[in-house]
Amino acid sequence: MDRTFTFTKMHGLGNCYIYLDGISRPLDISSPAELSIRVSDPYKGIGSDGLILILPSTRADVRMRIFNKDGSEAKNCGNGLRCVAKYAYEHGLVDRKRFTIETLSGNKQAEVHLRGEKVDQVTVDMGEPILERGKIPVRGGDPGSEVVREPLTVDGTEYRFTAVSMGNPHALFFVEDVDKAPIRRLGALLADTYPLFPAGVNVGFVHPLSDHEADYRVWERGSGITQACGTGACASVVASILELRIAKDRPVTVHLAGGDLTIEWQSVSNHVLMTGEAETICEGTFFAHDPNRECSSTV
Ligand SMILES: N[C@H](CCC[C@H](N)C(=O)O)C(=O)O
Repeated sequence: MDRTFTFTKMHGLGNCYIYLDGISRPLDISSPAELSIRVSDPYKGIGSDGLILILPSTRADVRMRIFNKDGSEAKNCGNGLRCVAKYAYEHGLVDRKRFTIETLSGNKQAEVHLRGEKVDQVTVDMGEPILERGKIPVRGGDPGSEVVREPLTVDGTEYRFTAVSMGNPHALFFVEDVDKAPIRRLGALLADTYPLFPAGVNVGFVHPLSDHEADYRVWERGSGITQACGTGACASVVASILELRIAKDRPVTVHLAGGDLTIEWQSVSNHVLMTGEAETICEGTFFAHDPNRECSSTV
C-alpha cells in the first residue's frame, strides 16, 4: 500500500533535511532508516542529506531524531537543531522563544531570534564537548586521554588529527587551504568503516584564519560531503583551542561552504554555543511507494 507523508524541507547553510512533524499528527513509519534513504535520493526521492523526525518528548519540549542519507541514526545534528527550533516555534509546537530539544546526546537549549514573525537565526547550547578517547570513540591508547594532533599514516602520507565529540564523533585535520584538502580521499576512507573509528567519524578540515575566524569543510559520516555541519563547526573550534590556535570565551566565525556559523566555547559552563540561520525551502507530500508492491501488469 502506498503511504503518503506531509514533509517540510529545511536547511541550515545548505545542509538540508526532510522534516516530518510527529507532534501535529501521528507518524506511521515502520523504518525511519529506510525512509531516510528513500527521501534523500535526488532522483527517486526528494533529495536531501537525510531525514529528521520532530516528535513529542517527556524530557524536553520537543524531540529530534536524525537519520543520515545512508539511513544511519546520529546522536546530534547542529543544523538540524536550528531548523527543528524554527519549525517548532513557527508551527506553535512551543509557546516561547527559549525551549529544549531532546536528542540522543541529551537535551539542548535553543533560543530563536525573530525577524518579524519568522525565525531568522537560532542559538543552540550544544553542551559540553566530549574529549576522552574512549567516549568519542577512537580505538587504541588510553581511553581517558585526549586525542590532539595524533599522527595517522594513510598510503604513506602522515596526517595529524584532533578528535572531538559533540554527541557525534569528529576528526579534525588542520590545513592551509580547505579547498585543497584531501576531503574525498580521507572522507571516503575514514568516515564509515575505518577501524580506528569504531562508530565511524565525521571528517573535517580546518584552516584557522585568525584567533576569531576559520574555514571548515566536511565529509559527514553517513552522508558524504555536505554544505555545512553544525556539530562539526563546534568541533572545529574546540579542536582549534585544544591545539592552542585560538582562545576560549570569544565568538569564532566559522566559514562553511554554505555560509557562516558563530561558535563560542565558554570556560565557565564548558558549553559550546552555536548561532546561525535556519531556512524553510518547501512543504509537500511524499508518496512512499511500497517497494514490495506487485507491479500491475496487463496482458
Ligand atoms: N552525519 C552526522 C549527523 C549530522 C550532523 C550535521 N549535519 C550537523 O549539522 O551537525 C553524524 O553521523 O554524526
